[in-house]
Amino acid sequence: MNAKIIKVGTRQSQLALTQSGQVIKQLEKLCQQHGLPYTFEIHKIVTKGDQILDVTLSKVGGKGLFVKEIEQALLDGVIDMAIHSMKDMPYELPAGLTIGAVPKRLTPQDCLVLKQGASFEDLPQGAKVGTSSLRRSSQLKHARPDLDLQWIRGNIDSRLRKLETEGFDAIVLAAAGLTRMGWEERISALLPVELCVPAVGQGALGVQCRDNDNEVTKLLALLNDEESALAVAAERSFLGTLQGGCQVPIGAHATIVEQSAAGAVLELTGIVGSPDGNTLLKEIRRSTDPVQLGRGVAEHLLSNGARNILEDVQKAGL
Ligand SMILES: NCc1[nH]cc(CCC(=O)O)c1CC(=O)O
Repeated sequence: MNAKIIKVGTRQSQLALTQSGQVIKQLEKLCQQHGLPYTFEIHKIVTKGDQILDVTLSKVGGKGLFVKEIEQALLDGVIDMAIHSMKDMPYELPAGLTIGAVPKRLTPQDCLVLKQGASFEDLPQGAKVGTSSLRRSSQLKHARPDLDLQWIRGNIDSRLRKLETEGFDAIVLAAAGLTRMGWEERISALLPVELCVPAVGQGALGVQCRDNDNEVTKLLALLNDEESALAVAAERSFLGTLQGGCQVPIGAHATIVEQSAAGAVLELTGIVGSPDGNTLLKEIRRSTDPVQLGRGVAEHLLSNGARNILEDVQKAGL
């Protein structure tokens, strides 16, 4: 049988190429197990987000900075499948595209890479901590007002280098990125979710395809991890209801806490913070319906202060 080539789109960062290679390995194994005649070919695609790494991305605005060009290539038939970091994906997908698989998720938590010590508590008074997200900085500032939070950008290895060269006491990164790169030993401490709620979809990948592509859809169904997909669905429903941009600290974390007669019971923690870190709204709820759960947590926060935060940010034109 002739092998059919499936063209796989990805960003060209080291992390993107590494994680795409890992997904393709899993797909190749599944093809072998199920006697499917596919081979995979990587197509690197430069996104707008890759071209403006040197500035504060949230100031550039626009959702989907790291995915738009890749989605267009899917729609144009230049590629057949796209591998994204789930947390880079906006809630709304273009018509004609779907997320065919959420592979088994790694830890969603953020972590500290410390210059010295082994926990958040080891950070000295007034420590200089580098983060690349308002979500991280406002939560850490909330827990430890003494900390000197500084903006740090770039890909993972350049951020790790800046820990040494720019006098940081610590930097905050997604643990999953370090793990995928094989740099797990750099993780000094995982930040507990009670201290820092991760970004929606953090630690998960999303494999996207055309919704009318039956072959790829069927293949991706084999890769999908049901529990990861449920948790991500709840977090993304939260995001979709809030409709906040990246100028507002938003975080969500869902896990399956038990199996019931009605199916898996999810627990979702959602937060919305003010950009200055003074206000941090949090709600935790459980349900078997991920979409309703996400919406319910978001609506609760919206009517208890989050709407004001979102409106203030919009008015300020941040
Ligand atoms: N914002 C960049 C980004 N996009 C995905 C990851 C890796 C973690 C993941 O896949 O969720 C990272 C790095 C980071 O935030 O430290």
